[in-house]
Amino acid sequence: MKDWAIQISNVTKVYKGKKAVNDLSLTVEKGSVVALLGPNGAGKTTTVSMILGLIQPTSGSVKLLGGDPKERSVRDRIGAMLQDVSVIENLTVAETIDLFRHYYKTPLPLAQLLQISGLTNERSKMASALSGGQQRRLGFAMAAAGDPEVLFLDEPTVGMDVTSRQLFWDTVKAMAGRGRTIVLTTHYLEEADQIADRIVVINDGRLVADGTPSQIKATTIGRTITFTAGSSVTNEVLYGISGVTDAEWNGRRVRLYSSDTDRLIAELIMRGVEMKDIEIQSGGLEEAFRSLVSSAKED
Ligand SMILES: Nc1ncnc2c1ncn2[C@@H]1O[C@H](COP(=O)(O)OP(=O)(O)OP(=O)(O)O)[C@@H](O)[C@H]1O
Repeated sequence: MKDWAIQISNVTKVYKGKKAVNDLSLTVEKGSVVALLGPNGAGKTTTVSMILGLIQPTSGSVKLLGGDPKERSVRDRIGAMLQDVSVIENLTVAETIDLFRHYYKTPLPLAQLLQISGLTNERSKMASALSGGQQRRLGFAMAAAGDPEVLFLDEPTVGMDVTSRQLFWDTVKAMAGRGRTIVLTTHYLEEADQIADRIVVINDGRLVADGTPSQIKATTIGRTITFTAGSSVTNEVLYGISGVTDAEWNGRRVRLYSSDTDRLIAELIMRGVEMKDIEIQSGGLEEAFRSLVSSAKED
């Protein structure tokens, strides 16, 4: 039997008659790094808040580490970095982290928490005097204080500069390497691709795709072949070729869309389609994500 960190089944959350999360079922195996990916308002934060027991689902069930997320025995084993980090007035960075360390039985050492959050030089600063990005990093140190088995990161890198981001992801990867389960939310497929071993795409409160980053990319990245068409090439000819999903003309220059450009190019050559100056492009990740989310909307 698999060892589950998270099991949610048929979870729905209704706010003022609107479904923020709509019949979502999801299981997360211990030790995996899962990215919940989706646009603004997709339902990612609501999902995480339900898993954490911070809000109650309208219907459906949630299990965290096999138990009720509100139980102390479960809470002791999890850490969460939520979107709004609220700092306690009149405490320094080190004092704030220490306060959180004392909550747990086997906390990480203070020096290590300062180091992994990149706040060693800020340790004596008032927490309320930190910049937005630094406060996010403090939020991370607070979430990691108890060396949690499951770590939730809700849009963790917002406001972080490139260097902080890199340190942050390196730290998260190291935690994952020690068998920790990581659940993060992001708007960016690229970010999810770099860090996660599984991507769950959520849109309009529903799960629209679930797989490894390469599976998600393979099914969503649109590829195109562009060439200058000879006079015998018409729209009818092109649409008659299997694998062509769309053809866009610009003078005699034509762009063909296909999920398998390797096969299509072979087919075009085999059929003797007159082509000059051939280019093959693969769409970017963000473009792929947009198409995934918009096609889910059309459905
Ligand atoms: N407390 C609330 N009361 C009413 N509606 C809410 C509440 N919280 C969330 N919603 C609505 O539920 C939907 C999902 O919101 P949620 O914050 O979960 O999305 P998200 O994917 O986390 O978005 P973002 O990326 O912007 O954080 C949105 O339409 C939002 O307006």
